[in-house]
Order: sequence, then structure tokens, then C-alpha cells
Amino acid sequence: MTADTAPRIAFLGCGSMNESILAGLLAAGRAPGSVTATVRRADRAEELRARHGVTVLATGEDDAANAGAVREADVVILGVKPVGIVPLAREIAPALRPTAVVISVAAAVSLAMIEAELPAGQPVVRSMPNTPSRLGRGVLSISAGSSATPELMDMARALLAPAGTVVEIPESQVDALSAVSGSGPAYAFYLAEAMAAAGVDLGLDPGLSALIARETVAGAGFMLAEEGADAAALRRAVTSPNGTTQSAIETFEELGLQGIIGSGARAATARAAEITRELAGPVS
Ligand SMILES: NC(=O)C1=CN([C@@H]2O[C@H](COP(=O)(O)OP(=O)(O)OC[C@H]3O[C@@H](n4cnc5c(N)ncnc54)[C@H](O)[C@@H]3O)[C@@H](O)[C@H]2O)C=CC1
Ligand SMILES: O=C(O)[C@@H]1CCC=N1
Repeated sequence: MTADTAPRIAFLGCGSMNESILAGLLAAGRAPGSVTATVRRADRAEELRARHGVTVLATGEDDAANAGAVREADVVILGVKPVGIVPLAREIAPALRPTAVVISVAAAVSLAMIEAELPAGQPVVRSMPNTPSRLGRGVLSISAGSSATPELMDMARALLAPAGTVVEIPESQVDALSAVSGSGPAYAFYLAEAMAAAGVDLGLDPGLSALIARETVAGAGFMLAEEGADAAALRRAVTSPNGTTQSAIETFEELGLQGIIGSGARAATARAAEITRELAGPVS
């Protein structure tokens, strides 16, 4: 895709999440010239320019950086912390092209909260991505705002597809999806940390234990990524009857690990709802 034909994208707030999507799109061939990003700090802007070759504006240097980035954009991806989304939408509203699609990747900020700040009819999409988007292996949900037509959702799907698997869901399911795939990479990394700690406990050198835990979770991830993979079947293939793995899995079951993971996911959705309430402010 050349910079001339590709939709022009503005990434507003380019931290952990938006940089992951940006990197995924660039790795798949998107032209750096079709992208502008904004961040707060000049040193972070320089880092992103050096790493990705895209235009990056720093709000710390230029108050009008966000407005400047969106003026020519066909797609605007809001990637600041949830508390910053509504003020950012308000800030860019006068500079948006009427046809520009605004995609928010923020947890807990509803389509209605964003739409309320934008000109009537501005198309808005809510997305819940995850950081493996950087490798083109993300999961990215999309949910349509009130002015997002099916054609526009097809466009959003095609735009994000190079970053990973795109699934369209009703907005009511975003918090649940976020508890599985949005936060999920952290659960997998946490598992790798726990396995490394277990190895050290069993007497392994810490460096060796970290290496084998990391490579094992990554290797298992590659197997899960194969066409038609089934997590339970893959697990059974490792678990010899009356063998060592069976002992480990039975211990996990006895200690209620599945329930613990369920509780963690429920806590994530509860926190999302709580942040939404905090952002909405006191009901008068
Ligand atoms: N980190 C993750 O794995 C995921 C994050 N998200 C969502 O993505 C959003 C961003 O999260 P992270 O990337 O983790 O945060 P982050 O703190 O790494 O990135 C935020 C970036 O926004 C910049 N920023 C803040 N205010 C700005 C403004 N007014 N104008 C321009 N730039 C501004 C900051 O300088 C920073 O670079 C959040 O709303 C979060 O809910 C969603 C899914 C996964
Ligand atoms: O932790 C968070 O709030 C964000 C949303 C999903 C992943 N990270």
C-alpha cells in the first residue's frame, strides 16, 4: 500500500497499545508516510520516529499537535488512557473531517461518551485490541457506533486486519472480551513468570529457568496458533496417563486454578464497569 492510496491514519496517544497496532500495520506493508502519531513528550516522539519512520508530533512542544494530526486523517485512533479519551475527543472535534472514522481502543469508555463530544453523524468505532498486534497476532474487537454503517465496519475490519484477528461484537460484550483477550497477554506472561519462579524453587539457575519458561509458553503459543488447534487436545497430548504432567494438572484442579482464572476475569470486567462509572461522574 502506498502513502498515496492508503487511508491516512492518526494515532493519538502512541504508548504501549497504539504503538503495537502501528507496528503491526507497518510490518504488514502500510506506508509510514500514511501515518501520523502524537504523544506528550518530545523524547518519546523522537523514539517513535526513529523506530518507525512515521511523523510524530509532541503535545508538549505544540498545543495543536492532535488537531494538526487529525486534520488530514481518514482514520483517527484514540489510544490515550481512559480518563483522557473524552477530553481528547472534545479537543479534536473541530478539526475532524466529517467522514473521518474515529476508533477508540480505550477500556471502559463507551461509544456514547465519545459520540457526545463529536459532531453529529461522525462515525465512531470502539475497539478492544491487545499488544500482540505488534506481531500481527493480536485480537482486535470492533463495535459499531450509531453512525457506523456496515460498509464502514468492513473498512475498519480491513484496516485493522494486518494487526491480527478482528472480531465484531456488540458493545455490551467489550468488557467480557477485554477480560479474556485485552488483558489476556498479561495472564500468559504471568504464567511464564510463575513457571520461572517454580523452576528456581526446584533448584534451577534463575537465568536458565526464565529462558525455559519463556520459550515453553512461546512454543505452546505457536502450537495454539496452528490451524484448527484445540487447547484441550494439545494439553492431553502432553499429559501421559499416570505421568508427571497429570500430577501437576490434578494439583491445579484440586487448588481450583480454573476458578481462580475465572475470578480474575470477573474482577477485570468489574473494574471496567467501575472505571466507566468513575468517568461518567456522580449522577445528579
Ligand atoms: N496496554 C494494553 O495492553 C491495552 C490498552 N488498551 C487501552 O489503550 C489505551 C492506552 O493504553 P496504553 O497504551 O497502555 O497507555 P500508555 O500510557 O502506554 O500510552 C498512552 C500514550 O498517550 C500519550 N498521551 C496522553 N495524553 C495525550 C494527549 N492528550 N495527546 C497525545 N498523546 C497523549 C502518552 O504520552 C502515552 O504515550 C488505554 O485507554 C487502554 O485502556 C486497550 C487494550 C490493551
Ligand atoms: O489494563 C487495562 O486497563 C488495559 C485494558 C485491557 C488491557 N489493558
